[in-house]
Amino acid sequence: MFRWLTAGESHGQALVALIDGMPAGFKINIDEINKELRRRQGGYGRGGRQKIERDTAHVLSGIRNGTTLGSPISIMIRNLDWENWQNVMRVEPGEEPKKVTRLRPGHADMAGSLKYGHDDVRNVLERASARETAARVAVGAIAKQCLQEFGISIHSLTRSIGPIRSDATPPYDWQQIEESPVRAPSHSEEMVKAIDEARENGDTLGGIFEVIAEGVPVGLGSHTQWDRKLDGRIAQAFMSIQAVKGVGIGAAWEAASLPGSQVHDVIIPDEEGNLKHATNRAGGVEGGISNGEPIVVQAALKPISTLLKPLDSADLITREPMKARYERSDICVVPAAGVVGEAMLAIVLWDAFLEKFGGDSLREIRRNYEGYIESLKLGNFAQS
Ligand SMILES: Cc1cc2nc3c(=O)[nH]c(=O)nc-3n(C[C@H](O)[C@H](O)[C@H](O)COP(=O)(O)O)c2cc1C
Ligand SMILES: C=C(O[C@@H]1CC(C(=O)O)=C[C@@H](OP(=O)(O)O)[C@H]1O)C(=O)O
Repeated sequence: MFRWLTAGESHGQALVALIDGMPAGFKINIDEINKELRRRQGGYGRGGRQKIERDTAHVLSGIRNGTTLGSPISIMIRNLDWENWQNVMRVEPGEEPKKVTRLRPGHADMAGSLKYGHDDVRNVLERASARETAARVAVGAIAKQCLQEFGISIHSLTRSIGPIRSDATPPYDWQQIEESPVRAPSHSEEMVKAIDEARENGDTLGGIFEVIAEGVPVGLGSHTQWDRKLDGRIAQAFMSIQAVKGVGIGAAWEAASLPGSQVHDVIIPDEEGNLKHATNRAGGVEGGISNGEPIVVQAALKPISTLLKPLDSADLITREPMKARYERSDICVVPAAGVVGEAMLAIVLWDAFLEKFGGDSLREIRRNYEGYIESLKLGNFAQS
């Protein structure tokens, strides 16, 4: 069984990820993990924190000589900002911390403090912070490298920022997207302008990012039980990303207003008798099972809740009305969230891949995978 967890506060010493159930024999390139971590730190619209951090993966266990051992992998990413926050974060027994009590609407401040009985909002905001997504990206970078062994690649793009939308269609120029300040296939300049305007107005922006997995074989996930459905697992993973409020697979919302004849992807066998679809409005999943087409996921991100021009709010303890607290914040994180989305899709697909082809080593998994792919072919299929 593949499983993983993260730990760490935003201004604590470090973030940690623990991965269990990784088979042996996979080559893991740490530079590639660090490349993914740097991508997550980027994108136009990020705040001052990213000038301080230089996210780097320190692998503490489970990888030896660049290869997975089959034992648990643990990874640490230091928070360089810890140096500046030690006085706030390190509270000795008997000492009274400087408490945060002014609530920010849209963040976890109010609900988390009331739920856990904290009279200091910091005890909630530190863990609610999307700083945690750095640890997810480290896990995702490992999953990505494993999937690559089987020809599966994952990319993301920015579909919209505020009201500015890119309607670009595949094939995408991934290098151009990486070079765009907002990781968009078109309308970059307008998006940058929208972010600048939001910043000048003391405001923030959300948007939509899209994640695409190519090379996924037919058969990951299952139609047989609610928690085995691949689309359900993807939706949960994406919804768990801080500030994501909607997830769609394939044509999703557009499909809801169209007749079936204009939505479903007709099946056409290719010259070798492989079953393909003429279009991919299903986004690569039918019946909770990958159908062999690219998996396409869109996620809607609400605007960042910490505003330079704060919203009306209240004090947690006195209940006095007052403006929300502002220290520093991102303005727009759609491009960065896309990188987190890539990690989450990689993790879900790797989990489902191991479920289908699982073994204790790369060799064993490769044998299972190749045998299955061969069995699907015209002439081989349905023969006992
Ligand atoms: C990459 C990334 C960076 C974020 N940066 C900020 C930020 O600087 N300030 C902020 O208030 N929220 C930020 N958020 C969003 C909050 O973490 C999120 O809104 C909060 O945890 C409440 O959770 P919810 O929006 O999912 O309900 C960020 C989210 C992501 C994905
Ligand atoms: C630190 C990161 O994102 C943080 C996510 C975040 C939040 O509330 O989610 C609040 C901000 O924290 P700070 O107040 O320290 O600037 C962001 O910078 C990161 O992505 O690495």
